[in-house]
Amino acid sequence: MRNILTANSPSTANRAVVQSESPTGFFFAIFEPKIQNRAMKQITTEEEFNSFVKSSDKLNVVHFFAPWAETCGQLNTFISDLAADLGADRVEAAFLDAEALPSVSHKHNINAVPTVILFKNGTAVDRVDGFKMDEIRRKVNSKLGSADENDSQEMTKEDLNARLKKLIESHRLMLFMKGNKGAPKCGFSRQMTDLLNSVKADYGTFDILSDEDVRQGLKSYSNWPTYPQLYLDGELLGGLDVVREELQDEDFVSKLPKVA
Ligand SMILES: N[C@@H](CCC(=O)N[C@@H](CS)C(=O)NCC(=O)O)C(=O)O
Repeated sequence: MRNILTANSPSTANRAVVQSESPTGFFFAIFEPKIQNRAMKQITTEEEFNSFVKSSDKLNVVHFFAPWAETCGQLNTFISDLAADLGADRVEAAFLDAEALPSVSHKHNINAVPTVILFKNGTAVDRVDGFKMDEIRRKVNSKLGSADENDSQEMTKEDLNARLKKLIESHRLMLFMKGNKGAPKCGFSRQMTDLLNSVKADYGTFDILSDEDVRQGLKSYSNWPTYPQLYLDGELLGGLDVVREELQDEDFVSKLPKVA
């Protein structure tokens, strides 16, 4: 049973997750075992958690995840890459199933996944609630004292644009929407998924309500002020009105990737 709500739900860009559909119609994700071979440890008990955060004077990054939340798979890959880049002598990263360890989650006020907490010598020194890669990078760097404010602001803009591009290109057909396929959270987004489903289009989604950086950043990146936004092969097609019109054209429909 889900006790913790998630901010959902980007893509399978890095193939860190496998997407499935639950009997209730929600989309959830299952971690591929290979993610555990990266620079990240999986914590499964409270004792492991206590020992991990107290183990050294390194910065300990703990990702509270849920196996059914697609965002968490992508974030695990990001954190593991970040930790590997910064070096095992400075940063150790781990992930734990927030619902499987309620006492730890309760103690650290985990109300949603993903949440990332930074520990030093057993003390929580900072945290990031939600799927916010740029903020995690900034806070980790700041706790390591490895970036000044200007560098980190400069990096953030570049990082955001790189991230938006990566998200847009994560699926041939990619929809930025409010909510996700199983639970659209706005009428326009619902109509868009209904239209795409009606032509059996195969598409990925990203919930812009889960990430304010993406929500605002993509508007200027693509010069399009509203959601939903649909992209084909990395190019913006448009919003609901444009796509509804385009779907009248059989040629256009035939070019869309389709579910098997
Ligand atoms: N007619 C538009 C409707 C989309 C729309 O107006 N979306 C609004 C409300 S969901 C929006 O995204 N506003 C900006 C925001 O919420 O950030 C379309 O074709 O997509």
